[in-house]
Amino acid sequence: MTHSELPKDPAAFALWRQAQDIRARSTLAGIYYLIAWLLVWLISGEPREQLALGLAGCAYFGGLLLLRLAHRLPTQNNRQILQLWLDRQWTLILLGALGWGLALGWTLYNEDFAGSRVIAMMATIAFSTASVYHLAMRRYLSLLLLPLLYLPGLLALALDWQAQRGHFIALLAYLSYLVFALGRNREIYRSHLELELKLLEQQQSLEQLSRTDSLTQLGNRYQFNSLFPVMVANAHRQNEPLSLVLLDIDFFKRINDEHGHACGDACLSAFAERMRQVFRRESDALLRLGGEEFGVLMPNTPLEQAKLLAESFRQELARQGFKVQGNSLPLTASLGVGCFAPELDNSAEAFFKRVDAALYLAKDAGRNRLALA
Ligand SMILES: Nc1nc2c(ncn2[C@@H]2O[C@H](COP(=O)(O)OP(=O)(O)OP(=O)(O)O)[C@@H](O)[C@H]2O)c(=O)[nH]1
Repeated sequence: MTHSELPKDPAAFALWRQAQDIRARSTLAGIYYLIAWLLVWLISGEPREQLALGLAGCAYFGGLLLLRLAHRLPTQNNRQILQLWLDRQWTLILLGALGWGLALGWTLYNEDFAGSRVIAMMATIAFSTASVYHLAMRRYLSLLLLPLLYLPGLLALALDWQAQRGHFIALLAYLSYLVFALGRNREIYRSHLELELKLLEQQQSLEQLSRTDSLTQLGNRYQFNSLFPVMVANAHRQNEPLSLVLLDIDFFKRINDEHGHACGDACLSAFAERMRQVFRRESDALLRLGGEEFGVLMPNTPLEQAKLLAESFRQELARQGFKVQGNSLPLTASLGVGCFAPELDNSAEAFFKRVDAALYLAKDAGRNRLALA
C-alpha cells in the first residue's frame, strides 16, 4: 500500500494500524493452539480413551484456525468496515483463548491428563505472554484474554488445593505480572500510534504545502500536473464534459514596473480572490500555473457554461479593476476556454495546447477578450 492510499482520517488510520498489527500477530496463535492441544491429548496417559474429547478439541482449534486464515484484511479502509473486521478478529481471538482456558482447566482437573499437565501449563504461559506483548492494543479486550486463559485452570487447581496449591500460587503470581506488563505494553503501543499519527499529519500538511501556491493559496503547477491528466481520463471514461479556462493578466509587467513588485503581488492575490468568488463550485480546481497565468478546471461543465462564467469574470475585472494599496488599478485579462473533446484531443496535453492556443489568439487579437478553443 502506498502512502497516498493510507486512511487520511486519524480514527480510520488507528483502526487500520490495529487491523494490520492484529492480523500479523495473531495468525500463528491459531496453529499453536492446535499443536498444543494435540500434544496435551496424545501425551496424556490414554489418548484412545479420550478419543471423542481429543477429536472435539482438534475440530474446535482446527476450525478456529481455518476461520482465522479465511478472515482476510479488508481491501477498503473506511471506519465501519475496519471496525467490523476488528470485531470479528477479536471474537476469533477470544474464542481461541476461551477454548484453551477450558482445555487447561480440564487437563488440571482430570486425572487421565496428569501426564500432560506440565505441557498445558507451559503452553498457557506461552500463549498469555505472547498475547500481553502482541495484542496489547485494546484496553478491555486485551485484559479479558487473561482470565479466559487462566480462570478455568486456577479453578481446577483450587479444587485440588492440597496437592496443587504450589501450581496455583505460581500461576497466580505470573498472572499478576502479566496484568502489570499488559498496562505498560498498552501505553507503548499507544505512544507509537500517536507518533505515527503525528508523522502522517505532518506528511499530509507538507504534501498540501507542496501543492499550494504560497502567494495566492491556489493550487500550483505541480498540483495542476497531477490533477489534469486524472480529470481528463475521468471525463473521457464517464463521457462527461470537462472544461478548462486559462486566464492571463494583460500587461502585468507594467504593474510591476510602475507600482513595484509588492503591488504586483497584491494584484495576483486579489485576482485569485476574484476567481474564488466567480468559480465557486466545490468541484472546480483553481490554479496558478505560473507568473500571471491562471487556470480553472471545471469537471462536469459544458463549454457554454464555462464560457458564460469566464466571460462574466472578464467583464467584471475590466469594469472594476483592483483597488490595491490605495491605488485604483485598471486591470484586464485574456482568456482561453475549451471543453475536452476526444475526437479533437488525443491526450490531456493536446487538450491543454488547444486551450492555450485560444488564449494566445485572445492576446493577439488585442487582449481583454475571451477566445474559444
Ligand atoms: N509581482 C509579481 N510579478 C510576477 C510574479 N510572477 C511573474 N511576475 C511578472 O509578471 C510579468 C509577466 O510579464 P509578461 O510575460 O511580459 O506578460 P504581460 O506583461 O502580462 O503581458 P501580456 O501577458 O502579453 O499581456 C513579468 O514582469 C514577471 O516578472 C509574481 O509572483 N509576482
